[in-house]
Amino acid sequence: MTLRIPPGTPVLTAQAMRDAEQACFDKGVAQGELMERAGAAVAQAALRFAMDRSILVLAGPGNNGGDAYVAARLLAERGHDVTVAALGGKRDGAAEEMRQRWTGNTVPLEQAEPRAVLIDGLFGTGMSRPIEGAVKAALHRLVAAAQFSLAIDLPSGLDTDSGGDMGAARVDVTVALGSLKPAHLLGYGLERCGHVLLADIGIPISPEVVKLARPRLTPPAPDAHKYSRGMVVVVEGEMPGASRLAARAALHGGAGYVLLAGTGSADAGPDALVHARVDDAKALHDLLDDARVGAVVIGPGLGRSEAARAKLEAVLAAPHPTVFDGDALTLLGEGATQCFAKRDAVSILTPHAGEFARMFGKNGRGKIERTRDAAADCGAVIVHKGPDTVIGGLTQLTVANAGTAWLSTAGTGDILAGLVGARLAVEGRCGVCHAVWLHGRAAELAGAAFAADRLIRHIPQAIEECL
Ligand SMILES: NC(=O)C1=CN([C@@H]2O[C@H](COP(=O)(O)OP(=O)(O)OC[C@H]3O[C@@H](n4cnc5c(N)ncnc54)[C@H](OP(=O)(O)O)[C@@H]3O)[C@@H](O)[C@H]2O)[C@@H](O)CC1
Ligand SMILES: Nc1ncnc2c1ncn2[C@@H]1O[C@H](COP(=O)(O)OP(=O)(O)O)[C@@H](O)[C@H]1O
Ligand SMILES: [K+]
Repeated sequence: MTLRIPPGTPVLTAQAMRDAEQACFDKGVAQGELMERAGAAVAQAALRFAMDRSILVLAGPGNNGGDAYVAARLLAERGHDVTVAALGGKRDGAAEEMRQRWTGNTVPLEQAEPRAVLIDGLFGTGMSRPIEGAVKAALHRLVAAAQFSLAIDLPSGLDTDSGGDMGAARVDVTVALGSLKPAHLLGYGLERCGHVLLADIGIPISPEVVKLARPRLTPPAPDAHKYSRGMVVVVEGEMPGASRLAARAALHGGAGYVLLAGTGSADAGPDALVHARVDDAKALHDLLDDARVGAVVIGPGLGRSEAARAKLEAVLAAPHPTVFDGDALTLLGEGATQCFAKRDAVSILTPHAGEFARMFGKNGRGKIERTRDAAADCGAVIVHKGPDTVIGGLTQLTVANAGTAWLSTAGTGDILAGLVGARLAVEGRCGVCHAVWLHGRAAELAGAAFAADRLIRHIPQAIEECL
């Protein structure tokens, strides 16, 4: 049965998927049986969209192609006009069995004529190199000419573990088999997969990575007071607007008391915000000598001067859970790993792609692996932001798609930092994922073309949806 993606859905790399499949075989399930289930799920999804239109099924040389032959057979049995466009000749194992069981019309891929409905079963998790030449040209020609296109497991030409583009065409619907893969949530996959459906084909899954789910939050206890609700200190910087955004987000994110440590001037920002005058690192150190502090936020608008660096040093030395964002991360640069590894208190890092690269370098591996490894090296939680935010350093790696690209406007990261601070003070480390969900949901509620300031107003409603 194909499903919309439920909360907390596992995300498996190509190798983890193969391991899960192997565990299934070890229990006596035949490969052909899994392929029948996969093909049936694809055929069922295609039936919903195909109506009485003619169907072209692209069948590749591996098991993705095997699934394609099953789907073709089942759709033809339902009376549809189906043609298979095949790549390659004789196959191995169950895929060859399924090819032989297909008795309908078959043409070589490169000679195929477009049909109204296209099912792409060329390559799935076995993509080992970019698609090129005549195969790529045929895939793009046939997908572009179809009125509706559906990919089996993944659009052919997407790198399973990174979502990197290896020649993929964008399809309307992708039926993920057994589990989501990183490419359904990351990089180019966000656009190329179209609408993703999940087909449960009976493979038991124990996930290392999950898709972010809506959290369940609890309202304040009956005997709560402002300090027990969570006290957040936001360090004001040389660009005070950014730290004010963070502080206001913390106030609207459920913290009981938010203190902006900087000029002490209350000219701007809500009256509920407490302003403390902190002229230098020594004053900040003294202010942080307070056991009531539940979380500190430093980085939004901090600046990169020596004074900013001194404040950062004071915060690093303090025993409080801390969110490090923006300039705080840039100031640390390549020294970040060493610095966080020796810090005892909880550290949450919220880099965007540029800040992440400045701290941990760039290499060819996928976002999930890079985030996981950096978090492990730092002993920190890392929220690696973007349309495909990856959160590492908690029990499970989590991937979050915000659902709206309107978040790509200045200041939304400052708001996330404040919100993470609030949830950290209220709930501890698990609050990090909750903050990311609330941020994305608030953005959906804010609609089109919002300025970051307006996003903050929607945080309480997002929280209310989780109570
Ligand atoms: N795991 C599960 O639980 C289940 C998995 N199932 C299905 O199996 C799929 C994975 O199947 P798979 O491993 O056979 O790989 P697949 O994607 O068909 O491609 C491999 C073939 O393509 C070739 N090839 C690769 N790149 C190429 C290129 N650029 N250009 C040209 N050729 C290229 C490659 O050749 P080679 O690299 O060996 O030279 C090989 O022949 C998975 O996505 C799902 O649909 C379900 O049936 C049941 C449950
Ligand atoms: N295209 C996008 N789709 C969804 N979310 C996005 C997109 N671009 C950015 N975001 C999110 O918006 C926020 C931007 O943060 P950041 O780059 O630090 O901005 P700033 O420093 O201006 O506040 C992050 O939470 C990021 O995940
Ligand atoms: K495919």
